[in-house]
Amino acid sequence: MPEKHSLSTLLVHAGRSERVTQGSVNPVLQRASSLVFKNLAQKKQATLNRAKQGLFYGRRGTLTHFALQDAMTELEGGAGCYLYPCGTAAVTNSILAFVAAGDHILVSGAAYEPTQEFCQHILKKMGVETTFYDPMAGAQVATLLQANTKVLFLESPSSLTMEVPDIPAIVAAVRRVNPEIVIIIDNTWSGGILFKALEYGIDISVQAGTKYLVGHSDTMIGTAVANARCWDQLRENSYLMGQMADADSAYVTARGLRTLGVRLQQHHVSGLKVAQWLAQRGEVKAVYHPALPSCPGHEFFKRDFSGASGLFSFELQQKLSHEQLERFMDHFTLFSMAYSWGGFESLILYNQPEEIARIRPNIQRKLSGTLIRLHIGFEDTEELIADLNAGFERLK
Ligand SMILES: Cc1ncc(COP(=O)(O)O)c(CNNC(=O)CNC(=O)c2ccccc2[N+](=O)[O-])c1O
Repeated sequence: MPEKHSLSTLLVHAGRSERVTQGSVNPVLQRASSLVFKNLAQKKQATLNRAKQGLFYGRRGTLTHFALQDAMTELEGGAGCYLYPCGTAAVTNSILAFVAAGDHILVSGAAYEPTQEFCQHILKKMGVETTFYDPMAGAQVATLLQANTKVLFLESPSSLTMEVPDIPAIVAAVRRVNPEIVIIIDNTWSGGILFKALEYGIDISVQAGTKYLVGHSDTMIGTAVANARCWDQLRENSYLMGQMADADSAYVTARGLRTLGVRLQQHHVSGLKVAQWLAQRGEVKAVYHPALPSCPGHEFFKRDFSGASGLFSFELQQKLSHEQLERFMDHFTLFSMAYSWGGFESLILYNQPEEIARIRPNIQRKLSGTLIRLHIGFEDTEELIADLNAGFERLK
């Protein structure tokens, strides 16, 4: 086990062993399907070690994948890291590894919409039942446990509406009833840094590496770091599902890790500055930034997170008409309208209250105004604020 380093040192050195770098600073870029065995003895050894970073076959990974896996395992404090082609694949295959027909799972009713749809459409036809819980229910989530409940799926903060659940209370209450349950979190917003999931009794920390790990909006990848209890089952089930990432994406993601710490620090500073400006605007009903008291679960954020990233939302006083939306959304100069987040650029998306309500039938909290989601990048915050101010001017 590598010696314990501070975060900044870890992000520079993790995943850069002599084996994977071959003398360069960065890992080698080893693209492969076939990996050649010199002789029968080597083939036998590689086969024995195929699940333990032996160079066996492309789908098991190459030195490039091993470098990223080592770095993520060290960063999130697990027993191993599996790589997937995207975040959604990491979410779905992490759940699939631990369920069978007739099982039941608990999933946050405010989780990323495609995560919920996977449960409603794919798991359902496989005979796995899902109960969506209110992320702000705290320990009461345990009352939803059934004898056949195998997985608890968390996401913090919630997608779009940004609630921060009381994870220690939920984990403690659920484990008291069912100590063997597998607890998985979508930990994408924290980058695996701002919330140390496995230190809170969670078994698997999943990330859409597409976001902060890559940090440049040009690669899609998913990661899942599991503890010793769950690693073998996650790895072998994901392998049998044919899950893997390509070497180039693994290389780019390993490179992204080197600046992850400083990038998240800047996202925190810039995001909070913009959020605080929005909080004093008359057009804004509430800002849902975990570091602000106006965000549900702010007290849990302060206790459990070491900082904020750059993604947050705000609710307008009014629900904008389509014509108003076009006037507001279509003329930003610095904010781009696009899916995904976590890169160096600032992004903006909107959702109408009824759209949010439709995908969250089990959630008490309802919105009345249009919800705007921002990802704050590295542009000058005064200029970002001026861009948003111009947007509000267009609504007058
Ligand atoms: C918390 C979290 N967890 C997993 C994923 C999926 O990652 P992936 O995009 O690499 O598969 C994401 C992807 N994030 N993407 C966005 O937030 C943009 N919106 C969407 O992707 C979205 C939302 C609702 C319905 C459909 C989509 N979509 O574009 O697929 C995520 O936010």
